[in-house]
Amino acid sequence: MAVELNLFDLERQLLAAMYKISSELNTSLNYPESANNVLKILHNECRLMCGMLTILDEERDILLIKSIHNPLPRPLTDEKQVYYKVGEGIVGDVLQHGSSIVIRQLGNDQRFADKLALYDYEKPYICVPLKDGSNKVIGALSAQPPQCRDDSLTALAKFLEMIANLIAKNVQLAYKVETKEKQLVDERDGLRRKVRNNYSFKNLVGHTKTMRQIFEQIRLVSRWDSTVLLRGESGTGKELVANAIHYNSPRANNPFIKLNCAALPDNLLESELFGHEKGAFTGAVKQRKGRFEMAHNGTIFLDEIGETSAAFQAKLLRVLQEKEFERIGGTSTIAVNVRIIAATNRNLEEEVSQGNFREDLYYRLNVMPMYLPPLRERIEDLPELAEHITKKLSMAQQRQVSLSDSTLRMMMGYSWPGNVRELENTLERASVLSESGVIVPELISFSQLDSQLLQPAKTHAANHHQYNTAEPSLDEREQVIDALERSGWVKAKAARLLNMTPRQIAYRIQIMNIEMKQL
Ligand SMILES: Nc1ncnc2c1ncn2[C@@H]1O[C@H](COP(=O)(O)OP(=O)(O)OP(=O)(O)O)[C@@H](O)[C@H]1O
Repeated sequence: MAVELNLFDLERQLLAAMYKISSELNTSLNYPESANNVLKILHNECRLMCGMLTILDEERDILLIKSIHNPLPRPLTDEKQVYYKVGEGIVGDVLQHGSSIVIRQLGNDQRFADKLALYDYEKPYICVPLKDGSNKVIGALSAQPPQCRDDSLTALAKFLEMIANLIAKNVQLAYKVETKEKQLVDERDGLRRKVRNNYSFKNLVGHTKTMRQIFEQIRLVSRWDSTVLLRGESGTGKELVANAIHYNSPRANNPFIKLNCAALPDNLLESELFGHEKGAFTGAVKQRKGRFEMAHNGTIFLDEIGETSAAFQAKLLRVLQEKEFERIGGTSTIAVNVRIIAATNRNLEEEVSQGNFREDLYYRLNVMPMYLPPLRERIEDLPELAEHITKKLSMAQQRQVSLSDSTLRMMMGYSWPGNVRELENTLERASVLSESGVIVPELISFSQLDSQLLQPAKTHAANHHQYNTAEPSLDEREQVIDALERSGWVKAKAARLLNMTPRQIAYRIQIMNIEMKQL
């Protein structure tokens, strides 16, 4: 471009260059990279040579070079070492005073520091400030135009000021995104530490031989990717152990995804497990990842695996065998790397022999079986568990919660059919009723369903109550609430405790006006 053109032609060409520059700055948030391209456009389209972008380092109060266009055949010496202090050289002057500087002949200017040995002393030089929303200087843009008339020089300086404004917007946006990202990463790391802490070994309470063996097993299985099958009654800590395995494994920084298989109706099954593409079926308004995809590089916890239908078992077997699947409505195959932990309180061997559970799936899952004993079989752990729970209650209620010795003795004589969950609920209920925070025997109300004492301990199955669909009594309402509490407010589990069908319990919850808790 000939700068000796008349002003009208020059402005037309600058406008064309401006179009290219604004498109360039629109494409990326990486401002040093887009600035490189902008400086190239300034050189090629406007003969504005040796363009340089410097940005303020707030901590050190100096301008650092972020981008430079060097037309010389040799590389610049130490360009990374070069910086400008406030008031130092022409660039430092722009930082100090916040106004543009236009020089007719660079070599004649006293302020010129010549730190880069890049510029032509005979030619003009322009340096303009980059300012943020509050008019504070955050950097400088400079370039060297060819010899030209005064009106052309003024037009080029105005043009550079416009470009500096655009770059300043980009720089601020990039800072905002960077700060937000850093905040999110800090928050994520904090939450990860908290979750890890919650599932560290110190939160698994128990010192009986069986529990010590379990802790040792957790430590060993955590190291590898082997599939684990957790067995044990409801409330014995299967989910807690699944978490502990994941958060103590090399996958700890990746997702832990829980899937309650009992709560999943067949019509939602496939979409829940494998996700769907937008428009795959009515209601699929956007693409959604399934649980297996979400768990990529992490762990999937398949709770209540014994409650699954034949359709579920078939789909699960396929993904366990092939480790890949397609989203509903999708054409591409998605491969995942997922560690499997499954849990059940059913006797799976019996389910297999009765034809309710696929044998091939059973063998796929039963690689590392772990059995969590019911609380009544490790009642010596109760004092330690009770202390652990009262500590948590003290924190939640911000006061000292404790147990009297007689309460502890009484609790040691009970069979705890709902296991540790029931113990937690019993102590929470009693602590709420306690004015002083001390839990005395009168405040303890054991589950109404199974208020038998430990000696002789009845089996759980022997305590199942029979229900019909006749109008329920007041007592029954209490029993349903109690069963829901003991099963963590999972309807399907509570129904099993009461020997009801899911439909029967849903009916009762509705007509008894029971408000479901979200845990
Ligand atoms: N060894 C333990 N130490 C401390 N807390 C425990 C322990 N075992 C269980 N708990 C607590 O008891 C409650 C029930 O445990 P969890 O949900 O893991 O049982 P679960 O066997 O998965 O039950 P379900 O089969 O009904 O899903 C949780 O709040 C858990 O933190």
